[in-house]
Amino acid sequence: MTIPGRFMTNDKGTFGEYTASSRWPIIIQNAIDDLTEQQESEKNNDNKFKQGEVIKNELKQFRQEVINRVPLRPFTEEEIEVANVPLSFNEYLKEHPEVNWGAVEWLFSEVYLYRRMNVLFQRQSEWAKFDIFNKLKQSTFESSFHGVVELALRYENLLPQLKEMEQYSGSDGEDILRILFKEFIEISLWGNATDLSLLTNATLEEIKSIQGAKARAASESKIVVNDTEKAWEVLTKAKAEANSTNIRVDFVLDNSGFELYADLMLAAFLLQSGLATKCIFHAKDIPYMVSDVMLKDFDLLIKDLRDREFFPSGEASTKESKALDLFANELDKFVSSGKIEFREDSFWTTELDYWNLDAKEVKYHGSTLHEDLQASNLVIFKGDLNYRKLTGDRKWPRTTKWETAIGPLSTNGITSLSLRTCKADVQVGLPEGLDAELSQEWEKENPGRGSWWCCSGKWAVICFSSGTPSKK
Ligand SMILES: O=P(O)(O)OC[C@@]1(O)O[C@H](CO)[C@@H](O)[C@@H]1O
Ligand SMILES: [Mg+2]
Ligand SMILES: [Mn+2]
Repeated sequence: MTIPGRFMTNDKGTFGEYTASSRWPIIIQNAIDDLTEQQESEKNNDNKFKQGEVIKNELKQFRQEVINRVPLRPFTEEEIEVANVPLSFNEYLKEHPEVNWGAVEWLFSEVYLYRRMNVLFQRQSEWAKFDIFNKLKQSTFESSFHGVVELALRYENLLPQLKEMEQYSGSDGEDILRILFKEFIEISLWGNATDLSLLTNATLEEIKSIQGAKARAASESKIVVNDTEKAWEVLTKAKAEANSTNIRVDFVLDNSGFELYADLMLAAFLLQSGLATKCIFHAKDIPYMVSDVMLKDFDLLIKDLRDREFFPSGEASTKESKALDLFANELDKFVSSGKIEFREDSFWTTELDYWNLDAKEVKYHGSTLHEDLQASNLVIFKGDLNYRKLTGDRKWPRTTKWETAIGPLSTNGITSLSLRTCKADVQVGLPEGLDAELSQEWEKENPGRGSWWCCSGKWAVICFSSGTPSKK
């Protein structure tokens, strides 16, 4: 099959065109507003205030460039030097000198946009390490208080149940573990705690019950490709193999706040149930895509869990406060014992798609990461942007097979699982007829936008690759 081109910002009627023309100016304006607010809160620092004014004017100018659809310019030597900008961006622009904001690959231009914004802050000594999206990340996490407490209580309730599991005869215990695995996968997938049986103090029997199954069927109905079972088999097989001392699960992260919290819950469940012995989290090295996780966001999350102002769970003695403290302590223990590890790498914030997670990419850490991820039993890629990079954000027919769309990743030794809420035009792996069916459904409420059902965040896909050539 010929490899199709990537989605462009001038593809008429696409979500990418809409994002470039209307959402990016808003994102930059929000950054200007948050910068102004930050300046107000530090008015006494005159030097910082002045530097903030410089950044603000440059952001306003940059926003105008995007609106006016000027050509995308290469980074200057000074910018590359000061902000440690990977040379991949300028190499791309050398090969595509004609691109402007109104006619450029969506993936490149979106990643380039966040890099351009970051350079403006890195060039000012008082703002070099400032995360312009921090306020938004924190306020969003703060507003998810009830879901955070619900999951903490559920986790506390689950611990003795996992211990009790040992007494269940083989298959019975495994059945319950499999159900819990699927529920934690779904909580991580959706980045919220909608799953019913986990929200009540369900006993293991109730989870196994028909009612629990009905609740799960409802939440699973929006997952249009579901390879969870294949990931379950990989981990239970590793767990069963007596000599498998290490079972490593990697998370290529998406958003901070509740999504990261849900990812940590999934990791804690895997570690407590023996389905993993080590979880490695891959974070971004600069502020990126507004809400994506940086190393400091993990530290902030643990601090927030213990902060009674941030999460008003009452006195330390309330069951809610105790559950939040318990999970924060669990995370500290996992980190100090090396069971959870956090890393960052500049590869994740280059424009390179994940076909570059391969031995052939030797300039921007693609091959180093590829080498390291060989040692993982399962690499979980979270979210929509990671899915776009796995599939190259290309205009594949929507029935294209997963292993075709992810190119070298389907055979170069990385066992992967993409947990994606659908929020962009690229969509593959669908059975014949499903795209037409969902487009028709979406069209009813969104005339002329039927195909945007896969940009709405209302549906999701869970896609597995063994990373080895499929047996013919
Ligand atoms: O990776 P996430 O956080 O799931 O979603 C990120 C994202 O979907 O947001 C934009 C559309 O709203 C896209 O440009 C980008 O792919
Ligand atoms: Mg996401
Ligand atoms: Mn994201």
